[in-house]
Amino acid sequence: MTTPSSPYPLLDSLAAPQQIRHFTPAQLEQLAAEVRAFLIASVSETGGHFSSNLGTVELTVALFHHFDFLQDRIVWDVGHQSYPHKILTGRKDRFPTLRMHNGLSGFLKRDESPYDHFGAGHASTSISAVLGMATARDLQKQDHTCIAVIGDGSMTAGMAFEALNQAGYLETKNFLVILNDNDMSINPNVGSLQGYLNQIMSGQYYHRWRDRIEHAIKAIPLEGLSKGVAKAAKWSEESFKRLMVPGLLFEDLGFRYMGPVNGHDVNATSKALAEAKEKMKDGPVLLHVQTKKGYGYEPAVQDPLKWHGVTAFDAEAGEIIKAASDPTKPAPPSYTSVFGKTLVELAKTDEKIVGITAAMLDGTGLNILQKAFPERCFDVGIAEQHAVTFAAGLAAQGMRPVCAIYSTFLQRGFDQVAHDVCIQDLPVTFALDRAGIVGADGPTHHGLYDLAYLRCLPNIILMAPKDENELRQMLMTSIYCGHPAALRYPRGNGLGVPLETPITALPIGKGELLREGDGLLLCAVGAMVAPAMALAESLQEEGLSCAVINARYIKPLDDALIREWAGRCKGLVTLEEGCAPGGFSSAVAESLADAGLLRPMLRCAVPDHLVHHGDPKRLLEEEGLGPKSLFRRIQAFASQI
Ligand SMILES: Cc1ncc(C[n+]2csc(CCOP(=O)(O)OP(=O)(O)O)c2C)c(N)n1
Ligand SMILES: CC(=O)[C@@H](O)[C@H](O)COP(=O)(O)O
Ligand SMILES: [Mg+2]
Repeated sequence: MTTPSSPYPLLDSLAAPQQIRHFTPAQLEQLAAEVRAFLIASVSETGGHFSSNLGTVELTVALFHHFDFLQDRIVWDVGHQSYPHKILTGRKDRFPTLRMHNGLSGFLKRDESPYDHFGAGHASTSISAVLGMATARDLQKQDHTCIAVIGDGSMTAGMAFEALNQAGYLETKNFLVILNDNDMSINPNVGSLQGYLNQIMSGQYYHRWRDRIEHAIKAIPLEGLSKGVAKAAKWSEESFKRLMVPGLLFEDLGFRYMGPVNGHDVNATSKALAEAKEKMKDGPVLLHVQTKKGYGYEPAVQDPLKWHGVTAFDAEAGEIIKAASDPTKPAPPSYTSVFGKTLVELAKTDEKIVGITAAMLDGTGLNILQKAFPERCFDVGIAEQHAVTFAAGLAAQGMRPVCAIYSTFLQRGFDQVAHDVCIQDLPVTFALDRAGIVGADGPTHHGLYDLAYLRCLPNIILMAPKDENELRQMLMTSIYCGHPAALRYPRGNGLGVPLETPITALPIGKGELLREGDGLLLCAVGAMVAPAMALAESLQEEGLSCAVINARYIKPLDDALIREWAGRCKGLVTLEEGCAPGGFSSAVAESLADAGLLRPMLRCAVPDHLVHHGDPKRLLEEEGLGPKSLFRRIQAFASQI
């Protein structure tokens, strides 16, 4: 419905995205301007991914001008730049709920809209998924178009090239890959591919001549020429092509390369899509679109890293609104920053220590190492698998690599952890940030599975610190234990405990008894240790005496300590911020079962189901892991045994 006072008259009058197919060039421009204005106003209220979305406004509008995505298929890689797609597909009014409990997801979701053909959150899956869709289409004799939109950062992953490799070979028709090149990942993009793309960007002059020269070369009659002259002519054809044709890398992989096109000129982009539509009738096309992260909002253009993902902000002033804090009590440091600073501290006295990140330099805190020791800090791009095996190679030659990867993203490198690191017992440290429930990013990003998927591997030492001081000790322990080791810690701030210097290593496989008691044993790990101590205090007030163990190690588990105190108590409660199947509680149950000491047991962990997006505290309560629900559950358990 059009409201006369609406700042978005055209957008508000849109009953269905199919109407955009009939828009005039002026209307396309107006629609893009309104989508951008809405995006800024709305994300400034809710927070969310921001700079990437400002970069895809015109591209999205142009795509809807040419395609009907109820028939045609589109996958936005990662999905963090898909807000314009959501706005144009009937979800504008739900934006005030973005990334909130029961609200709109920050990524694409198949159950959120018929326009979301494939869910994501992790990078570099789009080309594979869309190639699968195009192949299904061909096998089912359908004729719609299949499109993957992938950023230059996401294009650095091996998986993207695995898909290009197959698509070029299959010569899949009506299959379009749009490379959305803004010369940025979250941090500046890295690697020789980015250098190559930049060369293409600067080669526009040659590109104008491309078709003419190609045509002229093709006109050279090779038939009547002697063998030597024909060979020379062929050679010069190739050389000319290499000189003149941008995107030859993609052409050599079997794609028709088109571009680069200015992705902020909606009508130029629309024209390029019209051409691509024709060309993809003969085989796969890659359209290279040049965009700017943050386009249309100057503070984000100036600092796209800061504005990649934001909390609410003052749109006028260009200032991100900070959460209110108590000026007399400074906020504790984040686990991430304690990790980054500790690594530098250790690296100062040991030049064999190196850090590796897969495109999450600031997110993991490795930016601190990069500033201090740039030659010992490696950003390998969105390439977790490679990061792990690269670390294994370093370790095999006597270095002490620390792979800093979010818990959820290490899933991508599972075989490399198993095959390249653990089976060879190589001393690689995995620093797994964002372990547990992360909040607004939702199911693709919660770090819930690491304990289960790492615990089964041979040789690995697996630990979780109860606070930021223990993180320092565990980092040192990992680096010098001589085996593969992983420590996992949560998103956000530590507890504000004092940081001991010098850092000391911990004895391997030893937990600590924090409190004695004979009613229940609360056996906790990582972020659940502090809540377990608080619970023991409250339960004591109710007359229930609880012993508390900080397990520290998930592997090797401190069997002796746990068995002893389980035996002294009437029942046992395990507490972890991870999935119940196969996690810490399974390790404890196995240990007790192996010794024939199984006790009545309450496993407080995330049950075997999806945890959606929203406020982490509320999600924890819903999963039975918040203080209120834990108190109730443990009381009920105690009353039954
Ligand atoms: C497997 C995986 N690793 C890391 C990330 C974190 N991540 C999300 S977006 C992003 C940058 C993507 O860059 P690009 O594809 O160029 O998109 P842009 O942000 O520039 O729009 C990264 C590293 C992820 N989502 N998935
Ligand atoms: C889309 C993506 O994967 C990242 O942008 C992620 O949202 C970052 O999460 P943090 O805010 O926890 O670093
Ligand atoms: Mg990019």
